[in-house]
Amino acid sequence: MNSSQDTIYATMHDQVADFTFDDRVAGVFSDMIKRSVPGYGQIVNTIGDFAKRLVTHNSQVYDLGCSLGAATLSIRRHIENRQCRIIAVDNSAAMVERCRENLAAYVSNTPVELLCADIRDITFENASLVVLNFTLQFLPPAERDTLLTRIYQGLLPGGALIISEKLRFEDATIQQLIEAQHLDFKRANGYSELEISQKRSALENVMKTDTLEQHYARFAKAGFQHANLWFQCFNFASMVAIK
Ligand SMILES: C[S@@+](CC[C@H](N)C(=O)[O-])C[C@H]1O[C@@H](n2cnc3c(N)ncnc32)[C@H](O)[C@@H]1O
Ligand SMILES: O=C(O)C(=O)C[C@]1(C(=O)O)C=C[C@@H](O)C=C1
Repeated sequence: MNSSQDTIYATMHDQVADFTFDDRVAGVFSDMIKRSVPGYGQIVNTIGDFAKRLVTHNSQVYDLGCSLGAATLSIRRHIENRQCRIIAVDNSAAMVERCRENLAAYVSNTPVELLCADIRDITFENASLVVLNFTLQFLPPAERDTLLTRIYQGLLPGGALIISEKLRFEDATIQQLIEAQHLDFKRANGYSELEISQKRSALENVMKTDTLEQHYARFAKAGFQHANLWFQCFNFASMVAIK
């Protein structure tokens, strides 16, 4: 997936507006997420490996907050000839438009239904895999439990939810240390202090992170009997929960 370089916060904004997945962000998103999220490439590739193991014949796979289609493409490469359907959902028209082009660039016998919709309005059924790759953190916290419960109800027995998130830590010393490591990662990827601080202000009201403990409690509340981390680098993690 080619993408222009992210320079959105490189110049001083008079007022930093809340972060949105608009046309400007969609145009640089591939570069932005790679340079902002340690392990992103590995997580996307490994979601495909999980799919190979977990997706059953004649079932459905949901990619919620699919953005440009990175996880969908990774999954689709691994589940050929299983008579499955992938439902990829994003409520940003700019993302969906680009995602459609990215999906069309590869041949596959697994159909993808691409929906420009809110993930809270989706009905889940016959699902062997549901993916929330850095999406739940953008949902209002009060609405996260309901979504997970609805996902759980739509999963087949043995079905899995893979969820990647930026984490928050209750322990202030750990929070400070790990956050500092993440900021160094951004600097090493060429982001300036101005870019880092303006992006942080933009995300403040729209991305509310949970602790690992909150995620585990939510999995249990939704009904999942098995859940664990499978990846963590600094404050970015990916978890798997099984019905
Ligand atoms: C950080 S990006 C996800 C990255 C993507 N999953 C990947 O693997 O590259 C979050 C995405 O979730 C979408 N999103 C946020 N809230 C949403 C909602 N309520 N319904 C649908 N999509 C949503 C955004 O438009 C954005 O494209
Ligand atoms: O925490 C940050 O600094 C980020 O930029 C993280 C993050 C994310 O986790 O989704 C936020 C917005 C963009 O989607 C890309 C990365």
